[in-house]
Amino acid sequence: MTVLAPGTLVVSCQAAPGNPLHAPESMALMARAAEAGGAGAIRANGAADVAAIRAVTALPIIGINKLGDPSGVFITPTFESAIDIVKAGADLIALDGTRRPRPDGQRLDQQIARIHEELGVPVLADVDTLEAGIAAREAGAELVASTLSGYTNGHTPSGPDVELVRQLVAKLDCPVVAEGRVRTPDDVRAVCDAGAYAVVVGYAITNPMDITARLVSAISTS
Ligand SMILES: CC(=O)N[C@H](C=O)[C@@H](O)[C@H](O)[C@H](O)COP(=O)(O)O
Repeated sequence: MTVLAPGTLVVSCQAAPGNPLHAPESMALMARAAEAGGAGAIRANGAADVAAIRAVTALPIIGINKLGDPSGVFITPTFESAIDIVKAGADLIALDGTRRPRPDGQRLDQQIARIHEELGVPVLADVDTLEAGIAAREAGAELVASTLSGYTNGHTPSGPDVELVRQLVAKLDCPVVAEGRVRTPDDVRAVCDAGAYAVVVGYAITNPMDITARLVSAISTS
């Protein structure tokens, strides 16, 4: 896999509406800070953020386009949603690789084939289970990530799904990326020990609102 080198720490630079950092300029600064810290790639959402980040770094960009209802398929849910992300400079498209119904009724293999043929970039499938990972690989994804584990079954654990990473590594003949709730050096070591090819970290680096809230909730007075 040439787009993403083995052992890469990918920093996910995303800020949702309501976050004061929700602006392409902020995400570009985050990406520069991540690169200065040693990140080997950036994950970013939406054409405006991808373009702003592309303008300030030559690092590979994993582009996504979050659209629609977050309780369903919403990470680059259709072929059309990937077009502007690649035009903006993404080197790789990440998309929902779960087995849930897609909003346009297309199959995952159809969406991936069109991205390959019409946009010419590789695809990373964000999955929630081993079965979804196997299916996404069969559907043509070049990489599979544990991104959606804990977000499709009503129960979100506090740490990364190390066991899913281990299972995906054992079953798949492609790079497996660890993503989702990786927060500490111990988390990074655990997913690397499980065989992760690369590791994506988001909130723990790029969401000071979330970091602050977690620390505030730990304050106790007596
Ligand atoms: C479930 C979902 O929507 N995940 C999104 C995918 O792009 C992002 O909101 C996460 O921040 C990203 O996956 C990195 O994970 P974490 O921020 O936990 O390090």
